[in-house]
Amino acid sequence: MTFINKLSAAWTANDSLLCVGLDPDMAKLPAQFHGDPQGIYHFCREIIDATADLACAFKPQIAYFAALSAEGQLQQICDYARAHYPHIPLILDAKRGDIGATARQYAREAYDRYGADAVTVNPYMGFDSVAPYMEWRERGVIILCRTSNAGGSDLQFLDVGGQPLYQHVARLVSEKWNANGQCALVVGATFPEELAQVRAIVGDMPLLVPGIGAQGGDIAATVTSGRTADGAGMMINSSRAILYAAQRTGEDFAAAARRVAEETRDAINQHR
Ligand SMILES: O=c1ccn([C@@H]2O[C@H](COP(=O)(O)O)[C@@H](O)[C@H]2O)c(=O)[nH]1
Repeated sequence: MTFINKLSAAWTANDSLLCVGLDPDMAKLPAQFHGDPQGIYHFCREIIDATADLACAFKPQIAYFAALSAEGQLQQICDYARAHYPHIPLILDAKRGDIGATARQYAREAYDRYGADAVTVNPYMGFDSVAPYMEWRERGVIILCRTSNAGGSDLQFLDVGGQPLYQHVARLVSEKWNANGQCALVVGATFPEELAQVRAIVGDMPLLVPGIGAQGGDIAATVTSGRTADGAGMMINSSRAILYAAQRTGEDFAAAARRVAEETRDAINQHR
């Protein structure tokens, strides 16, 4: 099944546009995982089990694993998610970008090693740096467009022939690069006006939208700016606000993660 078909089915099956981010930070993990050599895997596995019926995607961010030399645990987490929840798309957030020969190795890592349905990619090095990912014809390529951080404006707002660079990227991807029909774009929830601009350019192309929760993006503005006519079209990501919800309340971490994921899913659905 293609990435886009799997995503559409997950939107419907779980009535959800929520993407649960997996960003395990040792300093924030509950105490029971600290002495456990498999602690990251066990933590993420419980988060996956607690939220799988509420999510349209899972998004591990590779840096959180690589920084701890925990790529093996990331692999186990991906294997677990694919085995137990094969209908939920798995997005590897890696933001790769390199020359074609190296890009092909990054694609092998994302799609073959981790079995990801999609991977995030930086478009800055041009089409020949993105094309190798499209050799995996059914997998998704999620291209940075208008990122959620304030500093994204430093480059993404530069004028390119009368339009900001992020709009040029949106047009390039939707009109030229999306030959397989498996591309999506990253657009931050922290910039709803730009989200609406991108939606107007790309039609129904899915958008990965980080920036609600810990980054403070407004859910109502995000959904009304980025939804498609059928009330879908987005994977709205929240990581820290779900993973570490118990830090604010003292609840069991998995129960707190589930509660916040459900509240977030429902808040998103109010505006679809
Ligand atoms: O523009 C972007 C692109 C990716 N991210 C990633 O999303 C999550 C956000 O985590 P929160 O804890 O919900 O803030 C994280 O993995 C980022 O690397 C992004 O924030 N903005």
